[in-house]
Amino acid sequence: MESGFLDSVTGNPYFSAGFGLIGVGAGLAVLRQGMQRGFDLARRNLLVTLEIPSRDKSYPWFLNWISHANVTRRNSQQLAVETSFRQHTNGSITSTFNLVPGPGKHYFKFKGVWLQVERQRDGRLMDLSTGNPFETVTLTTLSRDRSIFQTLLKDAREAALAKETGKTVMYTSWGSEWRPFGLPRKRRLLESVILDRGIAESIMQDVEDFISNEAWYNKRGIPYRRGYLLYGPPGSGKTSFIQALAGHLQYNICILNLSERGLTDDRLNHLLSVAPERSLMLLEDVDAAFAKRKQSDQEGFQSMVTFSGLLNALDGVASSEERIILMTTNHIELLDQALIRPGRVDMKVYLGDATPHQIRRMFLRFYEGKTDLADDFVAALEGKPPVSTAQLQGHFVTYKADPWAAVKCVSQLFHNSLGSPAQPVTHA
Ligand SMILES: Nc1ncnc2c1ncn2[C@@H]1O[C@H](COP(=O)(O)OP(=O)(O)OP(=O)(O)O)[C@@H](O)[C@H]1O
Repeated sequence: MESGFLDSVTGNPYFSAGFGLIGVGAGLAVLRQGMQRGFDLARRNLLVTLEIPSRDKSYPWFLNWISHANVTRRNSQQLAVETSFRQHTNGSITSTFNLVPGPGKHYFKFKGVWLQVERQRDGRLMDLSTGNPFETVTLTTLSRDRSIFQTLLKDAREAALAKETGKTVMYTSWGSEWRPFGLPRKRRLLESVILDRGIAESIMQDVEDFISNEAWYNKRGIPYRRGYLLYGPPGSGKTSFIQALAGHLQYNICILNLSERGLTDDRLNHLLSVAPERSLMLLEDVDAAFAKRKQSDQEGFQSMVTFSGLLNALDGVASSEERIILMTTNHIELLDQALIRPGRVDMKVYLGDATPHQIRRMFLRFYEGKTDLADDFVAALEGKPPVSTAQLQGHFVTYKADPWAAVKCVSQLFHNSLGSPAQPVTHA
């Protein structure tokens, strides 16, 4: 009975064809699985990958490096743009566009080795501090060439650091972290900021003394931080001096804007404790932050930093790292005494309108060797209303090629402040 059934099944052409097809299908599936395994095995043994997540420090270095590598110029069809801004000392801003490989796969050759670079965006995970999606760049190459990754990352780091050498990096807060703002700026020379006799030297000496005495502070359990307040009328060189100081010390600058939308006490505290090494913390116009606060409700002002939050953050309970804090204000009289007591502000320096000493030095900086004219210029300003060093700079820029005109038209300094434009003059 059983053999009868088998005979009828095997003898049936439809059944045999069906079994045949199943056999072929199964065979193909096994083959495909085998090939896939073989391929995976080969990939595991022959290829090596390196992941660079967007949270890692080397990520911007790599993107910057690759924007200058051939991959973006020749081999890639899918590009993305990374725009950076640069603010010049005269306040103007220029932008630079770097073309980097867009999401997807790209191939390039580095030191004779072929590499695949794949940029992937994680559509679901967001970096909460920036609002950008997380990204990963994956580099793949043959296993035997794995050492190329080290070389490439070193190259990328060196290229990034070379851009910063001799420059000052300005950081701004970005969510809960610090990010460079624009390209590193050329260092401002200390000699280019002309303060009254001895002022620059005394600040410099104090800061240098502080920097070289970490062990002294630690031994005595004193928080290792120092606060400076530069105050005085607008255009007296407060910000410029801080930039020059950073350049001289080879430090970078973190600009903390207390009025920033969404800034809270916690975030402020965190930002102060995670500031990049070798950086000066700059709080500009500290008086304005809390004065604005009062008008804020109707104007949608959204910083939520409280005054006590600021004091706590300055005291840096969480941090024993070196912290140099510089504040500027045009109105010291508006500052709460608690903010500027010793320990929070250890040195208060007044930068006022230009003194005869500064006027003379500014003149000679613009017109080298013209000592007699410098004296004439100082004399011409005697008994006149005070002028700021920024006003003087503007005047000398107007008459940059003509020191005689700068002296002759000294009265333009006062007309300018009333709004009439300075007129270049010709002289015999
Ligand atoms: N003492 C100075 N020496 C050289 N340049 C100066 C000096 N003071 C001001 N300047 C020039 O004037 C411009 C404005 O200066 P800066 O921003 O440093 O002034 P400030 O005191 O910080 O002003 P504000 O209080 O309005 O922020 C800059 O371009 C700077 O080069």
